[in-house]
Amino acid sequence: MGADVGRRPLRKREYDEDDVRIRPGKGSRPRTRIRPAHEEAVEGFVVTVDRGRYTCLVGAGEERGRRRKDRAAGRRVVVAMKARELGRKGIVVGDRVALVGDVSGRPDTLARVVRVEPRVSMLRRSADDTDDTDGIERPVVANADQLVIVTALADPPPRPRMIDRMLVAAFDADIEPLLCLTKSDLASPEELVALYAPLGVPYVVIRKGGDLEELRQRLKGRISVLVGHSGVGKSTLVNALVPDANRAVSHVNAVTGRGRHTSTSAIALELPEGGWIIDTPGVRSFGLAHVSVETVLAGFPDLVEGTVECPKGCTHLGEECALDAWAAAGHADPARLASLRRLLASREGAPDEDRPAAS
Ligand SMILES: Nc1nc2c(ncn2[C@@H]2O[C@H](COP(=O)(O)OP(=O)(O)OP(=O)(O)O)[C@@H](O)[C@H]2O)c(=O)[nH]1
Ligand SMILES: [Zn+2]
Repeated sequence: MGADVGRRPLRKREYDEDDVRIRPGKGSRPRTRIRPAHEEAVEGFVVTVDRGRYTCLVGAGEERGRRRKDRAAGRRVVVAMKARELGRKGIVVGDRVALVGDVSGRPDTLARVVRVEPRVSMLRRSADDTDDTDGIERPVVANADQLVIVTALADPPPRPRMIDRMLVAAFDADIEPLLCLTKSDLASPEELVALYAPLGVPYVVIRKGGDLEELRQRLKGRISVLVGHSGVGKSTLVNALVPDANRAVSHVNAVTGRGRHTSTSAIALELPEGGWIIDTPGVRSFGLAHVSVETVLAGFPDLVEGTVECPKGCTHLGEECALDAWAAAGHADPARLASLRRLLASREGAPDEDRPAAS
């Protein structure tokens, strides 16, 4: 009876510090003028960010009990700016925000973002990125729970170093990776799958016009970020997953005044079966300068014990590393050690310094 109450899972919002702060205790001073407005705030999901304008979907997934038609009626795209009280706090695609002001979504209206809800994850890029030229926004994404690394099996050939870097980025952001191997009509996935088997990374193999059921199942109800370099078939895939993707993108661009589909900002697209995919055009890499040896090593709990004999500050890449002896003594799988080293090494050098794998 009473136990049921305790078993109710705590919702994230109950941990929200902002909420605690605005709830006045007994005898506290009256609320400031902005508080009532905050209480009337509606929730929005940030779909794209462009030049200080945040395009948000409002009314998504609201009031499950209502009929589908009524639910759809409340859904609208609202463009907002950041309220001054948020200061320098960044707002990125995937954020859940509280909106006040004109939230009607009518043309030429502008709402205000007054709060950013706590994030469950954050995909970051650091200063060693080389591809944020041409005024391209740095697309960091909040709340993603899956990083879909889209790689063609041929034409263009796979670039394992880039895949490794994406895996490290996923690791660092605490986002589950998924290898999405495209163009299976052109080459076999065998070699690439074998390379990633020791890491236990899940994968799907697809081709244009082929069956997407397994991928759809993995995307359903989740927020997945799609990354991959030019030509791997990412647009083809997005269009297959979201039947009206082009329309959705041009609608968002029309609302933000960007006009045509410019393909530079990250954009979240809703999947028909629930969940979101976030396309990141122009993102070919993530800067990894901020990712420590420890962060990468944490993904290899089976190897951690072997590092106790390592010299202080060991990079685990040089001759002084104790992991070789540890693996040689049969304590660890050499393939796992090789994978760890590949990921550690992938952080070095320029992000785009990659050589296509021989195929
Ligand atoms: N053979 C084959 N070709 C494919 C497949 N998927 C996509 N393509 C082709 O590969 C080319 C690139 O596909 P896109 O979907 O434009 O690739 P993208 O990753 O979006 O590339 P950008 O638009 O440059 O970012 C196009 O000519 C597609 O028709 C596939 O499964 N097999
Ligand atoms: Zn070491």
